Amino acid sequence: MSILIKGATLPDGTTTDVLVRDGQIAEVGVSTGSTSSGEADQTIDAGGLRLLPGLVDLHTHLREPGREAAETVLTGSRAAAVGGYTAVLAMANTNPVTDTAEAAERVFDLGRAAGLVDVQPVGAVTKGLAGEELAELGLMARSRAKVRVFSDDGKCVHDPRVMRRALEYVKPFGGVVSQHSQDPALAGPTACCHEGELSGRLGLPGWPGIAEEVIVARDVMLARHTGSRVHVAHVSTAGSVEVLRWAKAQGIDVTAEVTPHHLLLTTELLSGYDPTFKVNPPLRPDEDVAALREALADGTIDAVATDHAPHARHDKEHSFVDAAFGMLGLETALSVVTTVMVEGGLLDWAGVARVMSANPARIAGLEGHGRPIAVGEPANLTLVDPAAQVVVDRAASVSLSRNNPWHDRKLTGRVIATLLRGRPTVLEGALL
Ligand SMILES: NC(=O)N[C@@H](CC(=O)O)C(=O)O
Ligand SMILES: [Zn+2]
Ligand SMILES: [Zn+2]
Repeated sequence: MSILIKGATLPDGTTTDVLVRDGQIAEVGVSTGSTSSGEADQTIDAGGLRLLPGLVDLHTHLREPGREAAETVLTGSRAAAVGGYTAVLAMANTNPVTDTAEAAERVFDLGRAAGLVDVQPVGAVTKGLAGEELAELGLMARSRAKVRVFSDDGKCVHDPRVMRRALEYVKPFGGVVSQHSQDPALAGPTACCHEGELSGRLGLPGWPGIAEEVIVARDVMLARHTGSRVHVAHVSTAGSVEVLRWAKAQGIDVTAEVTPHHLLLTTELLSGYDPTFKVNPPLRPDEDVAALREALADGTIDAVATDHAPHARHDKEHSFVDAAFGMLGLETALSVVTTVMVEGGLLDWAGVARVMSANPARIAGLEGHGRPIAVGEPANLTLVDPAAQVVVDRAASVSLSRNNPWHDRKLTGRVIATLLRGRPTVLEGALL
């Protein structure tokens, strides 16, 4: 099977034809109207569109097993494909937790059966996410699922001794610990929004940026001490950015991600007490948002990761204090990044390819993803209309959940097509 992508603009700005055959990129720069186009089984007119390497999400919650009313591997894979993703890292906080080789292989197999994106399981750092005993890190790494990213996400690996051991353990096989940085003692058990002037006014228990920053600071020192690799999940404060900038300048092996929502949404949205905007870490004030954008632009933050966190109505439709933390993100991430970073003049398209594909693939050690658009590479590709204006409609989502903070928002940029190893999963913006 062959597809000719005609007249696409690559991340570097070159406009060319790209011929995809048997799952690979067969030709780049095929001259328009050449015989190759006649030979292709299918042609996609990509005039005015950007062709990117398939997007890679370092942080997705797929909810299967355990909370299939919120999302399954199949429905989450659909949302990922629509969002332009060809690979997603599935977080371990399912029920049961992904803390064994068997559990990791099960998620991996469900992903392959769905066949829309490569679902790469994240392994838990500790058994049952309890923060005490290390999970079967080595067995998960050696399993068919080849787990490389480990995280207790949803919970912080709080005990420094456990964190140190985990870092030492994953080092020999090139693993990485993705940390949900939140000191439980500083955040407090009831905190549900950013601690600041607004939390006081709304009467909501807040949690301060420092609860994140002390863990980021501790972990970069543990990374230095162990010579191992730490990844900071969903960075949300200017203080964390400062620590990361310092750590990178020292040559410490640390990487970091920011979510689309922390790049655009702020605390002000909580004034209506709508639990759709309740998320962990919480939405922060303008100053933090500005620091996160700048850090993503200058490389202090390596990647955009969605933290797609679907929740069923019975978990989300409660009073603000009682509702579950988390919001959808897979289907809208590219549009948010286009709006904030490209329209905002902070990143060009080569930059978008870097933070949404190349860097996340490298951090996760994923082969065949995040590669340059070049002959011989696997044809994991995303075609984007950079000028499309979209109004997000939560009813149109292919996710099982409706906790969509982008509902009714006008954004720029839209995914037109996604190809997984040369096979379209999305065409003309719709799932195949
Ligand atoms: N982000 C969230 O608010 N919630 C996540 C957990 C997490 O990422 O910490 C979830 O699993 O629902
Ligand atoms: Zn988290
Ligand atoms: Zn998460």
